[in-house]
Amino acid sequence: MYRPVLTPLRHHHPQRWQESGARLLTPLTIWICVSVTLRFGYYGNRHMVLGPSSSRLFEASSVFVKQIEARDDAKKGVYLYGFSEKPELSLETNWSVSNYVIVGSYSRKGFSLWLNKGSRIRMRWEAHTSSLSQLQVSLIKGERDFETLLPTSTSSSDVQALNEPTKGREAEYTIEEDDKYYVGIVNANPRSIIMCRLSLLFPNTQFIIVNTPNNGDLGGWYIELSFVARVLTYVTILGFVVIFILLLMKYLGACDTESTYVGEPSVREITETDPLMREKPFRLPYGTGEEDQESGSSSSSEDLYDGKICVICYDEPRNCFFVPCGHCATCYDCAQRIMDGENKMCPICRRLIHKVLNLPPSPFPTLPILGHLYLLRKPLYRTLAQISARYGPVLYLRFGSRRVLLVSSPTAAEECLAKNDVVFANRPRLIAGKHLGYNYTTLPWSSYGQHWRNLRRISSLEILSSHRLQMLSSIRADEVRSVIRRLFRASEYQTVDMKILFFELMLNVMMRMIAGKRYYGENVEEVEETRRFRGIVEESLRLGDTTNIGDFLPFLRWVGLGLEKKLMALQENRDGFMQELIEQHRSVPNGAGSNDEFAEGKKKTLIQVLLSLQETEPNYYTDEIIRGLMLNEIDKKVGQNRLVNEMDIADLPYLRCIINETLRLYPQGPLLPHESSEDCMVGGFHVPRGTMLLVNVWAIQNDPNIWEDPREFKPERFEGLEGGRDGFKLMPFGSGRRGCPGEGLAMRMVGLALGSLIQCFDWKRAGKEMVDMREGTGLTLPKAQPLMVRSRPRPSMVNLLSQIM
Ligand code: HEM
Repeated sequence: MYRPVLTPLRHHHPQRWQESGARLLTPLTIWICVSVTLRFGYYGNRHMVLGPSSSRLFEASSVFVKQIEARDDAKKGVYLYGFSEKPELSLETNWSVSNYVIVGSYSRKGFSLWLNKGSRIRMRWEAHTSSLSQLQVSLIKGERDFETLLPTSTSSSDVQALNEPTKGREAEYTIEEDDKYYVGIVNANPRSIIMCRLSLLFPNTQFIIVNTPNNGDLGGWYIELSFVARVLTYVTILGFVVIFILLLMKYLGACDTESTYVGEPSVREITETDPLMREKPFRLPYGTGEEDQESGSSSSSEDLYDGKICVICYDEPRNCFFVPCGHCATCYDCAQRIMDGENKMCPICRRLIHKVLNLPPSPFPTLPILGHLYLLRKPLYRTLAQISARYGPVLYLRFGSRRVLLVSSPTAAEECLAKNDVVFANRPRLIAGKHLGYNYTTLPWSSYGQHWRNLRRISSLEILSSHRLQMLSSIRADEVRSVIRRLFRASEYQTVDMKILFFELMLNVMMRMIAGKRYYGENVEEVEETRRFRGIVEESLRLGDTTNIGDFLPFLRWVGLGLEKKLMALQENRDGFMQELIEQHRSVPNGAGSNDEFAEGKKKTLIQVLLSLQETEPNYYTDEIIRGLMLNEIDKKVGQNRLVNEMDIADLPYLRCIINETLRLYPQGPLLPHESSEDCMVGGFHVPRGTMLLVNVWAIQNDPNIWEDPREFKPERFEGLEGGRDGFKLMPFGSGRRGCPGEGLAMRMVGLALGSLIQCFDWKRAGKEMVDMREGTGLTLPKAQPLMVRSRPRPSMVNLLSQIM
């Protein structure tokens, strides 16, 4: 006969206090953090009321406090004194700091400060970069009548200048004598008024005295002290505290899943109906319904409820949402049945349902805040391909705060890029596009709309049209010949770095088309300009490979500030460089290039074309639009050399097969980034507006269900295929209205370069090992190791080659 067995659950008693401990830990953590902040750091503003002729001493630790400012809005003449050693309170100084300074042309602004011996003062000033070279900052010891200082007269006899006027952004000085000092900003700019932010930073611990003058005003002095905290210190400490607490919780077992027994009796009956094994956790196809998780209860009916099973059929997982209440309670079929019935009510809240949203499935779990970021590894397209292989070709992911639709099958890709072409014609707004894409106004970054249409029209008609490509074909032929000449110099096998070779070839072709200039290889002049151009290209490559965490977790944007600053600096540099090229063209309209092929005006560089458009429509074709178009083209070429790594000539069908097979295995854009501008349906699922679409071209082009031996290099598989597209199975240049406009140019260039090199040279591997074909990190699928090969002129071609030398 069945006899109930009373079994003590061994962990229960300790677990109770573990639970209580864990609950206490949260307020404890907050309390510790708040106390640390209050005790040691000064964060935010402090208001004080001081009477006339009174003073107050503060001690600010330089570990926590970066900068101190006093606001005296009523301009009553409050003094702020700073010291690096604790001062006698009778010590007299006057010390003032200001934030923004407006300095007119040929004029100066300054501050008088008392600085004591041994302290160090660091000055930083920020202004628009174009103004920086016009600004000089000086630290001068002694009393001064500032207005007599001329921009160049900082070393006049009655003034002891501690330094030459400093240009740049920052200067630091050690003070050797207690005295009054003058910090002066001089604007040598003839035209504009310059707005500049000057910060004075004191690296050592500071003692500050706030003093009010005795001017008989008996009213209170409302003074605001701002302590600009060292955020990094706070975050580090907070990070340590959180890690410590988590470790403590882990040690206490508070994070164990068994803790769901909270509130149950310490003993419970084990019956014959109890499962022998613990229940398998049910996998929700996407992580939603937080409101359900919060309930934390575990009664049997709520098991079902928490188990994410449809509350109507008790069979299928819940996979849709009700609008407007947002509850996720049923499977899609049951939801449809509710919608078809008379009572269109949410089974949870009984509100009227207007619509049912059936979101695509999503891997479990979706973590709060992080979403699915925890799943991502480099290279991204491979990781995403694995996720799709496991969960399906249409997936709904969360990259931090961003909704992502991941598509990895030709049919789904077709639905996005053909059927919903217009809906997905936007690009996601990533931080890189803000800085490198002129605030999302260049062709690849701009949103779909009139501006994008205009740019696309200029690209297709003025820059990349067959007519223009034909006109500039001699440039490509010329540059390929120049490469052949370089290789031809050695009669026996020489080792060649193909990555550098193709990279330089492409950049030379592009820059000759854009500005009539070349920056690599033989006969390169204008050394400084060349050095600068190469620097820009290298930095673009470096930064192009990095991901900015702020794109997905906006509250962590400050973590990526370093990268963002680099992007901004790079953009300034690129912008300045391109503007100089434009100015050169303006001053010598027909012959700005070092080559005089454009001098007669028959052929035109891209800049010439755009400048003539500017004459007709000056408001639209601003210099900024022109710079954006120029930069955009260069960017595309930079990535292209990675794909150009083998064989033959443009009009030979087998060459086409080889190029197609290379682009299939190694698409330069392995993930096509788009964004939906409206709600739409893909694969029967609802996709909300503002969702980032990633079409995993790499996954589709390497899918074993679509391609036989997908990782094998088999050009024959494309025999009989016209062009570089095979439906949505092969689309290395994307598809739809945001597809690559440079396809024609790319195919001509690759065919020509490859064909010529094969025709003229014999090639061998550099060593015995096979060529390492692994992919490096980066969104454009670069090769991890540069392609090193050995080449020598083909004996049958030597005669011909000698003629082009
Ligand atoms: C083998 C060489 C190239 C490959 C594999 C390639 C591939 C791609 C891909 C996959 C896209 C994204 C398409 C989409 O989102 O659906 C793209 C966009 C683009 N490509 Fe290319 N490209 C190449 C060469 C070029 C060249 C030579 C240029 C210009 C001179 C160029 C200019 C552009 C531009 C401007 C866009 C953005 C178009 C838009 O957003 O409207 N590409 N390319």
